[in-house]
Amino acid sequence: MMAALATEGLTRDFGGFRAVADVTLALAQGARHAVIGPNGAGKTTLVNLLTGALRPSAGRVRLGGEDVTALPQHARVKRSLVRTFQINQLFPDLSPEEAVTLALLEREGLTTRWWRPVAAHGAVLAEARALLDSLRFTPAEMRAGTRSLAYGRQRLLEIALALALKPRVLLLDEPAAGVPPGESRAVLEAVAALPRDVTVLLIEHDMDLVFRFAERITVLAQGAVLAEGAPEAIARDARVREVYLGEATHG
Ligand SMILES: Nc1ncnc2c1ncn2[C@@H]1O[C@H](COP(=O)(O)OP(=O)(O)OP(=O)(O)O)[C@@H](O)[C@H]1O
Repeated sequence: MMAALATEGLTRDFGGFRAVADVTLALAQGARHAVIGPNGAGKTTLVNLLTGALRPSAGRVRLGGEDVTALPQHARVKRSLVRTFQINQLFPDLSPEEAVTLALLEREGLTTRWWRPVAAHGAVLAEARALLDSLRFTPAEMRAGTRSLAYGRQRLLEIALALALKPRVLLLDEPAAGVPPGESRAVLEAVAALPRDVTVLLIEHDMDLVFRFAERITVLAQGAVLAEGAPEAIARDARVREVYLGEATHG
């Protein structure tokens, strides 16, 4: 089957330093895939290569079979590769349902009418509520000011805004960063429950969340793929324990 997202020999050098080294990955349609690795392993650089924020020194990125290596970020978003936004500073005074409605209108190219009250777009508002409901927002949370929401809910709102763009591939870069442990599980559970027409690549430090969520894990170390496999195999892998789990346990 054609991969939803794939890389071939993806490499990025910064001067003489190789931050991402010959990374080959393939995510099947509907995959729940995680990339883990110790600090400095190259995870953020990899995400930037996938989104088009950075150009590779060598190698390719394919989306649904199409070679997008030379395409800029917005062209990849148009092809339904979407990463979560850091929206916390963007719409603190809007409610989640208003923010998601605006994102849906933006997607539909209806933002020329942005000055109309959000409530005037009844069908779009209903779609926004359904999306937030699928991420387990309560009606009261949907209508609250974003700044008053718990931090875990704010991170889920970021995911809702990304989903409003109807991604085929969703990149989640540490979606639970800064979220208290009690809330972070709810964030990942909501993500795990997304429909399978969305392929999800999770970059995450929290091993507990990764093993709950991922069906396949790639471990990066010093920019290169150290191991890839099902969570149980990764958890047993001696090299992985040495570079990553050992660090998590002792560090
Ligand atoms: N713009 C840059 N210029 C020079 N070196 C860079 C640049 N970006 C990243 N690096 C280096 O590349 C390596 C990988 O960094 P990257 O941020 O991708 O790792 P990471 O796995 O995301 O780490 P962390 O978990 O700490 O965020 C690091 O050694 C970093 O210092």
